[in-house]
Amino acid sequence: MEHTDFEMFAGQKVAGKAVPMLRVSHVARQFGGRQAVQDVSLSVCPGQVTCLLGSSGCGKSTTLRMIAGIEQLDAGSIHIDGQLVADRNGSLRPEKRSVGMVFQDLALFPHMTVFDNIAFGMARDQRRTADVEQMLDRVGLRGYGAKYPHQLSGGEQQRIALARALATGPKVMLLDEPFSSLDQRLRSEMREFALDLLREAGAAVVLVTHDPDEAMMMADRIAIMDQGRVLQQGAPLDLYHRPANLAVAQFFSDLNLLPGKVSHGGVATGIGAISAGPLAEGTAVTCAIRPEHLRPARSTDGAACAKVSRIQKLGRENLIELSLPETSQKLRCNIAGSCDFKLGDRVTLDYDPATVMVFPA
Ligand SMILES: Nc1ncnc2c1ncn2[C@@H]1O[C@H](COP(=O)(O)OP(=O)(O)OP(=O)(O)O)[C@@H](O)[C@H]1O
Repeated sequence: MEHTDFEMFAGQKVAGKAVPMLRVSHVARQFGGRQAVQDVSLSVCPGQVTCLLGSSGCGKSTTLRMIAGIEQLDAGSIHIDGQLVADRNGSLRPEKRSVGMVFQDLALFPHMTVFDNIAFGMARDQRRTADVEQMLDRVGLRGYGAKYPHQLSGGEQQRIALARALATGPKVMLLDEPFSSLDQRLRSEMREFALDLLREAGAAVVLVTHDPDEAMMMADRIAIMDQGRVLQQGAPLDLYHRPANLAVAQFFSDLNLLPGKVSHGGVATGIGAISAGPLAEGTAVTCAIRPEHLRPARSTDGAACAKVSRIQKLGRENLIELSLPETSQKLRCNIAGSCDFKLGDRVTLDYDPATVMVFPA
């Protein structure tokens, strides 16, 4: 494909409002007649992190590659800092977009020293020792310049990859599953480290992940993708508490699902009547409640509604499985801290009605 430079469009500043550094509008991409990305739109402000969250093959990396300039667009447009950098007619070269990238395999050059790896992305006339040293300082690896990548731990290589991507002062940073090869402890340490570094750098960040915990921890906004489309996007807690549909709700945790039908404004379920909100009379629905929102208590007066059928004590939390007598349906509860339930205990169930989500079936 032919690469063309687009003319600059002045980014309009709106008084008192953050202006997006990255604007992705209705982009689409297909491969061999199969739509990999359809009608995806995102806006990311400087210093903000947006996570593309979704299962394998849903189009996250393709979206990221289109922003990077290494994948063509079939439709839509991408603007960085007010400048049109790609649409279906052309695409500005990756190195001219002010974009930094960190991928899962990090792609450090094994035959180059740490110093040269960091300096590689910088324009020749900007390759000053002091600037590279400063980047090493920023990622906590002062004095590592003469080492080679194979002499570094996984976490140190990760820091160098971040330093290399940030060395050119990019307006947009793209990260594709950058922490997935690290063990769990190092992963959470690196997430915090990267978040502080990226916020300090002030770039607009797009992070691809299939890990909901990572998205919840790192994102200012999450866009949940499925089959090439964005199902819903918003602040992490909004998506968690107010998912638009069952598919979005299921991304964040296991759910206890209770089928029913709206009758007199409510739904009769094995755990009691649940308000149907605005759903019409007769609508078939699925009521969903997260395991951490169910609160079982040992029944003292025989008014039990469930029986403890399995207990797994994991230290920090306990997974309790309950069996509903009438339907034999199983429900899962997560209980933090200590827990003195025994198998066969008869329990009552309490929950905040606001935590029950009701979706048309
Ligand atoms: N260059 C390509 N040629 C053909 N098909 C492709 C190409 N790149 C991606 N695809 C297909 O497009 C779809 C989306 O792929 P993509 O890599 O964007 O998904 P993803 O959500 O990032 O997945 P993962 O989490 O596994 O990396 C998949 O079905 C994939 O097989």
